[in-house]
Amino acid sequence: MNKHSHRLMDTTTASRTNISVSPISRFKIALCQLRVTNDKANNLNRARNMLEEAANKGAKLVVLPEMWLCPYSHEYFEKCGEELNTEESSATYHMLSEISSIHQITIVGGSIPERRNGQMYNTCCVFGPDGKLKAKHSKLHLFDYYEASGDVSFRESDSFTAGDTPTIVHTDVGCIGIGICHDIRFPELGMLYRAKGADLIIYPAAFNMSTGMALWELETKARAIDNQMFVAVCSPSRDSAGSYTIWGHSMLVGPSGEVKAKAEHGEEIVFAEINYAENQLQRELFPLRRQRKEGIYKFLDTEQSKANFSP
Ligand SMILES: NC(=O)CCC(=O)C(=O)O
Repeated sequence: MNKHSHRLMDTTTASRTNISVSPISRFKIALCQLRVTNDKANNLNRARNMLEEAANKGAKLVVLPEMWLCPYSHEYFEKCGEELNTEESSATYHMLSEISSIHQITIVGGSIPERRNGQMYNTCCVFGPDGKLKAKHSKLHLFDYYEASGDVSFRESDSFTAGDTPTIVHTDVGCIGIGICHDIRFPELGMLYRAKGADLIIYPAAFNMSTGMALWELETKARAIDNQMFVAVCSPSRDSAGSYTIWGHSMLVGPSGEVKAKAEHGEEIVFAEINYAENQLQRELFPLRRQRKEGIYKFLDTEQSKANFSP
């Protein structure tokens, strides 16, 4: 019996014969607000336990936070980075693949430092219930943050190279657009996911205390309202290791901007129900796509527009 043979025993005739099965439209999501320590093996083990707990409590889609394998600090990124290609090259890949197949769940695996072609990326892996890697998303917009004084207080680009491809993935629990943390500040990315048919956008994230207090909930609600769909943000807990203090408050927001479930700042799993019929209802009540004035936004892509936005 090979280590994944249980997958075959439980698969439906449809999946064995490659007939596509409609995704479910109503299910439980779990957001794992993990406490990240200085110890990579410990983080990996506790992430595994949290994923298993979430699955045992009935979640079909389980999400990990941004940078859960090591603290969100430059000195750890290189040390803890992995090549996310195969189970052999990465303990993280192996764990996510194994847990998703054992419990037959979809996992949006937060993000970890990915080593690829001599560069480092802040990368999220999505695994399906068959244990297979379905998508990888590397953070598109790196978080380089300046204090009001003009001083730099964090430069993610000192460690990471930015990804260049949006990621939309068809899963057993619907069509999911992926962004990582600072990606949430770019409404165009959410709009693109909506235009490509996403049911849900997930942002593994780690806002800090000042941006968190000011904007965490606001940005999450804004992306949900703009796009009339569910949006989930999943953070490490505030008592995570490292000098970057994290806001926490992982949450799920529904398509009219209502908070469906929200964590405090400690380690916990947030459970909530997603029903995609609510997206549809919101779109019927407020038919924004139909009301949109085609053509007048083209200016956004011009050189003149870019010049106007320059600092
Ligand atoms: N880890 C991040 O990308 C933080 C982003 C953030 O705090 C923001 O305000 O944007």
